[in-house]
Amino acid sequence: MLRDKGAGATQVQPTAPVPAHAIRFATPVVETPGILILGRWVYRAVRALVLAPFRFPVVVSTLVGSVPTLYYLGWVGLALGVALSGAGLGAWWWRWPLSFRSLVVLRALAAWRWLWVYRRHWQPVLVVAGLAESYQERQYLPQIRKVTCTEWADRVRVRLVAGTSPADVENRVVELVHGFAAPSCRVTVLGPRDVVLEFPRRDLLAEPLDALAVSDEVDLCALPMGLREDGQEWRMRLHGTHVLTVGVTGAGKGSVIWSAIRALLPAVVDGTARVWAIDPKRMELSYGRSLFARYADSAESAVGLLEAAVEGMRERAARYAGRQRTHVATVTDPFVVVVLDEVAFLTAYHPDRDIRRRAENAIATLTSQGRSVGFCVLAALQDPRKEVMNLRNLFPDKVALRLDEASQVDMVLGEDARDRGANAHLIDPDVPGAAFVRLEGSPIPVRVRAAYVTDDDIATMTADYGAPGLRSVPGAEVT
Ligand SMILES: Nc1ncnc2c1ncn2[C@@H]1O[C@H](COP(=O)(O)OP(=O)(O)OP(=O)(O)O)[C@@H](O)[C@H]1O
Repeated sequence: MLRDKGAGATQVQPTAPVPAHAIRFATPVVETPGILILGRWVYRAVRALVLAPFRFPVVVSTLVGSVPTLYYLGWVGLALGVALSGAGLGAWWWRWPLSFRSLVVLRALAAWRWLWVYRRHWQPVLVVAGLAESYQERQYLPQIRKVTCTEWADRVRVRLVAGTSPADVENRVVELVHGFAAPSCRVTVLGPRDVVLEFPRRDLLAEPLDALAVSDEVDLCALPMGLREDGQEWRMRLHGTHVLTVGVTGAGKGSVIWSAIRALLPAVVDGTARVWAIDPKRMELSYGRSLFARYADSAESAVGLLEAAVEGMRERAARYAGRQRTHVATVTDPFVVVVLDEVAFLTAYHPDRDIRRRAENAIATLTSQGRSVGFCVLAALQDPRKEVMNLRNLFPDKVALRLDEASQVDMVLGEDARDRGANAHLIDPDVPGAAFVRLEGSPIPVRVRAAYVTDDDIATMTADYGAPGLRSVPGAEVT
């Protein structure tokens, strides 16, 4: 079956000797007649010629146009034709740069990358990576079907060898990343034996991002947080959801929390949003204390704050019952974000059992009932294991910063996240703030990097938007 071209495998010559056996049963060697080999070469050449105009339309049409030009008009005519074509391409680029980029530049780049990177290195990289399959002493490789380029990545569509599964490729992404000198690799399954390997050409997230400018227009469903790996802005929803940010110490949880608070500031000042902060470490949030309507840094006050949020949520739910099904942020009913740094301090590490129980109850109630009445919990956590945080499934949205172990990726982002390329455990420690998230409406995790809000930025934020602004808002209380 594997000899059949339709099986989708490229056959390669064995490169290593077969290990010795005591008794070896070998299939008899039958010499192929020369005429058959010749026939096959001719067939391949004819097929390549017939398919060439479809596979390389620009190259073929250029060649086909050049030959009669050279024949009838000579070298001067050909040079004139080349100059005119160049001018036409220049005019296209000048007048319609976007279509020129997608139809000419990216296609030419894809052809070059196919030839120079993937076609050239495919066999050695895949064999060494362990993706070559052996059958009857022959090796078979997954086959490149097509290479396309987007602005930021190469997408290599691959037909797998019959009998293998996408998981075999997913387990070798590290080898592929190094083999093709790419910053990362994501595997997307399109269908049976049909997968796409996405290799970014350069890492747009390698450099730290300065804190983003504060926009007067606050969209609570799309707060600007940083950059996505495809170069677009990373926006995060807070209204109507709860967000759990998980990462080892130093992974950059603070930058996610502060980027969200920063994006909310105009709404905080006009009174349509409030931030209630719980800061058990007294290091992360205390610096911007005057931005918060409520602040707690001890276990007792933190639980009190959470229970007050539950109370506020219930009061709102009782008022809305039978009258209103969704929350609209107003000065009388502001959107409340409960920022909870190191949530495990309250739910797992605190020695007082009663504190742990009360905190867990309050967080569970807020996360299960709060979103439709305008309460959101934005929590940070270092260790996502169930023993530490058994409420993580109550957070619909999660941000996976650098994690300790591969198994934690699926705990945070959901079952198939690692299979889909969310290698949060492989995030470089020198790139804090980098994370994987699932964007709304897409099952594929996306790599992002949060903007870094420095201490100076926080000082400026408190000076510009701090307590005086809050005090002008009815009901704001700085404790
Ligand atoms: N988005 C970012 N871009 C660049 N550097 C960052 C970013 N986020 C954090 N850093 C750097 O990493 C350091 C650690 O970040 P941060 O304190 O936010 O980590 P953390 O996950 O909150 O750690 P911990 O749990 O120990 O508080 C910061 O002092 C800063 O130098």
